[in-house]
Amino acid sequence: MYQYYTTTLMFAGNVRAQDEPHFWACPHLPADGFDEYIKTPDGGMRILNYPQQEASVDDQNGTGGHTDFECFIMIVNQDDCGGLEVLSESGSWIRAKPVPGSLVVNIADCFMRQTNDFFVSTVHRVVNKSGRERYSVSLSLRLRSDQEA
Ligand SMILES: O=C(O)CCC(=O)C(=O)O
Ligand SMILES: [Fe+2]
Repeated sequence: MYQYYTTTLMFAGNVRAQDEPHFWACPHLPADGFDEYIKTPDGGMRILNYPQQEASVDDQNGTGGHTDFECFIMIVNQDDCGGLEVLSESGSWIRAKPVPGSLVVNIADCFMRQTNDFFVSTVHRVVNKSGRERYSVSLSLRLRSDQEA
């Protein structure tokens, strides 16, 4: 598990200007503008279990609508249950269907602040409608705690 965490964290930290120019590039920031902030990648990993949901969607959400706090969150692994939903600008929930071998990268609040709202943190939730237990692993990449945003 530790190796899995370390590998994923290094991968998250390496999503930098030279690797993913479109992801990091903001018109008002230099291409290497984030290097100092993620020089020593820091992150937390959660292994999440969503029990089989018996009640209605409104009565029992797996995880209610929220934004994440950190830089960005990678849903490293979600099983084939589905359930992750993202709130659209018009206020409807869009399903983020699990695609085998893919990652979901979710913009979080610190990254929104750091890019002066160029990237917007996404409201998302999990509603487990699969009739089974759901598992996911999420990793949050944080900005260095000794750097001011
Ligand atoms: O379980 C998921 O797919 C989402 C997890 C999540 O939103 C989080 O860890 O903040
Ligand atoms: Fe989240």
